[in-house]
Amino acid sequence: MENKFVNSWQMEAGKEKDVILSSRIRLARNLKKYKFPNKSNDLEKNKLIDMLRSKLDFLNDSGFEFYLMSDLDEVEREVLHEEHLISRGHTESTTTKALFLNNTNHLSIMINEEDHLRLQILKAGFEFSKIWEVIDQLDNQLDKKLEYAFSDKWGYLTSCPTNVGTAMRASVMCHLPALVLSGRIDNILGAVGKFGLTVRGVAGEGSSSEAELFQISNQITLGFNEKEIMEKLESVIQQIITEERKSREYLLRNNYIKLKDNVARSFGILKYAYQLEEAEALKYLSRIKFGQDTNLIKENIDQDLFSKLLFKIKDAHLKYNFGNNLNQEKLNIKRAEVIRNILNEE
Ligand SMILES: Nc1ncnc2c1ncn2[C@@H]1O[C@H](COP(=O)(O)OP(=O)(O)OP(=O)(O)O)[C@@H](O)[C@H]1O
Repeated sequence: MENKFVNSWQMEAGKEKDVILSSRIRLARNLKKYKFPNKSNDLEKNKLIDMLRSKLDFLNDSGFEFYLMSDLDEVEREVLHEEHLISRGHTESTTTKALFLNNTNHLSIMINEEDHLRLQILKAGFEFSKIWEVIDQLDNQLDKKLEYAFSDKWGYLTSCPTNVGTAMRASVMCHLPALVLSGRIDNILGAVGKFGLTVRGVAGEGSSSEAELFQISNQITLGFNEKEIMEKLESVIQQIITEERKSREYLLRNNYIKLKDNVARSFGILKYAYQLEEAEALKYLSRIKFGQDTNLIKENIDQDLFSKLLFKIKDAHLKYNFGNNLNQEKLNIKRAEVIRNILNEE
């Protein structure tokens, strides 16, 4: 069954993809004359949705589909979340939330999340300038149709004061297995705060890391413009890429057999296991990606295996593809089967 919510953005090519899985920019926008979502009631929120749906109908001609979150079933909402196209919060209290989604350009606009509008764009690899152009253009189109809450002194006004100013979060999802294995990760990531950046888990604020993936984004939104914030982020990320690659070389020189053993065992487990929990599968897939990026794996495995399976083996994707009624045990069995089938095809 084709899943219209499966975007596949992570499978595309992108710069520095051995370390930077993806780049994201999101802009928070609110409207003058409407109470902010943390102050408005359900009726007011729904009126805002109706107004936006009609004022922004031109989006339908540029590849966007409109969805009321309450019209989607739980699995569809979870799939969107697993694809990083909507936040966890947007899967909940769905009667007051809506979404514009453009699968081709990997753009989404969440309505009534923390702010009236949250525009976001995703792209595989390390690619801020490209995605900034696209989201900036979308923002300008919306600005022409709507009256944004904007102060000459403070910039864009947002529900949470930490976003006031540019109201932009630019982030990368980094794959840092060598920094984890060499024990340098806490030092390196601990230092990013000094540059006005923050480290988050895979599913955003409050989540933990999985598959040795870490999200790094700007903490500061005030006092700098968008380009300056992205330049700062890019220069720190460039250094993290260099450190990760140095650690890879160091580990290969000094711990070759141990690493090869670790990667080969991960491959063996994924190739032959009959039951896999999500976290376990992601951990081994991460090691296979590491093995491929460092040429430790000689087997002929699809170079994009990690990107291809990263979302596909998650619970909601499995339920969407193989049946809503799968319980946890059956999900674990299905997950192992999906991976086994791919690895044994090679
Ligand atoms: N570079 C990235 N690649 C893929 N997904 C990302 C990336 N950065 C963030 N995400 C996803 O975006 C979602 C929201 O992340 P997060 O909570 O950090 O930001 P936010 O909601 O925009 O910010 P705020 O805390 O200011 O409301 C999460 O699901 C997270 O996984």
